[in-house]
Amino acid sequence: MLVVENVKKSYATVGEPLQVLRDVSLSLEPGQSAAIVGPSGSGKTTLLQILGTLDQPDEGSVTINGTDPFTLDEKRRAAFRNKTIGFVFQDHHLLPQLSVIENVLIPALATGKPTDNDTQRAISLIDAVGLSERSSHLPGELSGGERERVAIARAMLMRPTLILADEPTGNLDSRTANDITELLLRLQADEKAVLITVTHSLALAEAMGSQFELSEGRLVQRATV
Ligand SMILES: Nc1ncnc2c1ncn2[C@@H]1O[C@H](COP(=O)(O)OP(=O)(O)OP(=O)(O)O)[C@@H](O)[C@H]1O
Repeated sequence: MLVVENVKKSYATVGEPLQVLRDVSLSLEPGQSAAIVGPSGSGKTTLLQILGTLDQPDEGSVTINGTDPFTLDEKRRAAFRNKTIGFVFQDHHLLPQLSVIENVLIPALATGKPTDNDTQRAISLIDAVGLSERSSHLPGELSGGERERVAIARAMLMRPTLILADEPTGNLDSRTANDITELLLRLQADEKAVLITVTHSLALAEAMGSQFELSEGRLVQRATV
């Protein structure tokens, strides 16, 4: 369902172009999870941006549910992204003036007014992440771990087939990080989505079904012990 083939990406610089992704291939089936690790500057964010259809590879292809999003025009690609991909960021990107439930409903707003089904789905996700008592609260009234839970509920709203998480436990203490990891894996398994996390955390990486290291522009699968 996610197939990445021979993706290359470089950035223009004042001198030689900076080759960040030299030849990246990856294939994951529904329900599978993977961690992408690698030193700072190895290209993890660059790869996540491409998988999230936010940035285009120079060469190679990405296929999600049988569609190559880079063959779509920008408007269709944005609609495809909204329907197919859920994003979880380290700093949550919640809108501070909106309540928890309004934040969770943001992906539905992109397609018009949220339907009753969207609202029901948001309520059940907020319950699933353990925040039903805080539904009308603002992000500023929540802890970092609670805000991350809201971000996860929002990412799941449209029943994405691909969830991309960038350091989802980055700012959290280890117990909260474990809770967030379990939550992500539980919701991902319920939806049989593909989950990809980019992380420096060994604990989070080891909780994923497989681990890949970005090294010299290539993804190398780590042996499981
Ligand atoms: N828009 C850009 N223009 C030029 N160079 C860029 C651009 N974006 C990233 N780079 C360079 O590409 C390389 C890979 O960056 P990237 O952010 O993907 O690494 P990363 O593995 O996510 O790093 P970190 O763990 O520090 O977040 C870095 O050397 C970075 O400086």
